[in-house]
Amino acid sequence: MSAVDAATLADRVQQSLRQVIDPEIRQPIPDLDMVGGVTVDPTGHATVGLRLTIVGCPAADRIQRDVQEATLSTPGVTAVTVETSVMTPEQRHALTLKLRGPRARGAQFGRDSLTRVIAVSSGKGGVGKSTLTANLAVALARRGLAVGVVDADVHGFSIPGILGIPADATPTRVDQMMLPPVAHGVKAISIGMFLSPEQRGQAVAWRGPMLHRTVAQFLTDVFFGEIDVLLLDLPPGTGDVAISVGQLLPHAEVLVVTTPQPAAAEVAVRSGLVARQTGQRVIGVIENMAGLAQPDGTVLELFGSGGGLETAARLSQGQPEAVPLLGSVPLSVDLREGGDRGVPIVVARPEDPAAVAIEAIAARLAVRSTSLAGRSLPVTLR
Ligand SMILES: Nc1ncnc2c1ncn2[C@@H]1O[C@H](COP(=O)(O)OP(=O)(O)OP(=O)(O)O)[C@@H](O)[C@H]1O
Repeated sequence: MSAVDAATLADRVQQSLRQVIDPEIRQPIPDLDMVGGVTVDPTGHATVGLRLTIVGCPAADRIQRDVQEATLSTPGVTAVTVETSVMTPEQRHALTLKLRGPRARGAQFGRDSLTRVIAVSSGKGGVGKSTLTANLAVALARRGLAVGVVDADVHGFSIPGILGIPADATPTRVDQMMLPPVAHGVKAISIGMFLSPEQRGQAVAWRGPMLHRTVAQFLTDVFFGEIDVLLLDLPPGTGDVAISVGQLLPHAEVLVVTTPQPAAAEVAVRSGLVARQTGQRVIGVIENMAGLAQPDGTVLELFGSGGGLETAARLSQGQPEAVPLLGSVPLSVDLREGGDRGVPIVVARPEDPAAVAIEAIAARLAVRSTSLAGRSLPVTLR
């Protein structure tokens, strides 16, 4: 092989390496300056320098394997050696600056961001808010959107479990930046990931300022990249986190989850009203745990009926635009089991009526997420 051929082959290997996507950052590794160099000797043996972001990178084995496969898939390459090293602090710093782009730290979801932020709230606990947030996130990701979830439910941080993220998973840290674990195509960060195993087993008693700082840190230091939608799982009720989110993300939209019990509507409405007081817009109500169809054709309405419509009607009062009931998700054993197993029902059993209802809600949300109508876009005046 001539020297020119070897150089051309090395270029081709570089091209092939574009197929290798960092599983946490979700960008091709050459764009992340993770490829140190490529040489090919006259026998077609390629040597690839791979720079991992940190020591003990959890994705190291997978990236090395992908690099080997991509290199060997290049016609003309007969063998490969991957020389793995770790970025220097300077290289890591340069990477974080590159990933953050021109945006200042702290402005990840500011007013000029095109990410749609949707906070999911409920009046009381146990209505299925986390289950719906996780399933909606996966359903939106399966529709091709880039989706992130922030589990800000300090008392019931259940999002990782529902998405099948191991209880001891922690975000990878690169410099000041944290890379959230990815499951079912969704980037997820949870308060539970910052607690010690002992703390996880206890009730978390945090004061307002601590909660505020933690949510603020999620929004600044966690690298979500250019995502289309960020879903926030709020704690039930109208407490400190809801108010913090209102302050930190005043342009967030709010979904209110309630059960079909008309009596539950009152507390559900209250959570919507608090969001509105902080300037957020209530975009819809989701009724969960609605009637379950029985084999004999009857419908078991364990929690009554009408709560979703009632909540939507009350939140619509005095508003220029009615707040719609976006959908009614029936009781479903498979929905609960999917959450317990870490395989959301929209993946595990998409034909289940609960999954169908969640898909329909995701479809309604996705249509609006691609529209910029009514959004204020960043404009620079010279
Ligand atoms: N439609 C449904 N059918 C059957 N079980 C459901 C349904 N929705 C949720 N569940 C189950 O109800 C329980 C409570 O759900 P989840 O944790 O999502 O509620 P939550 O509103 O987020 O509660 P909290 O905010 O108090 O943590 C879970 O076991 C979940 O699997």
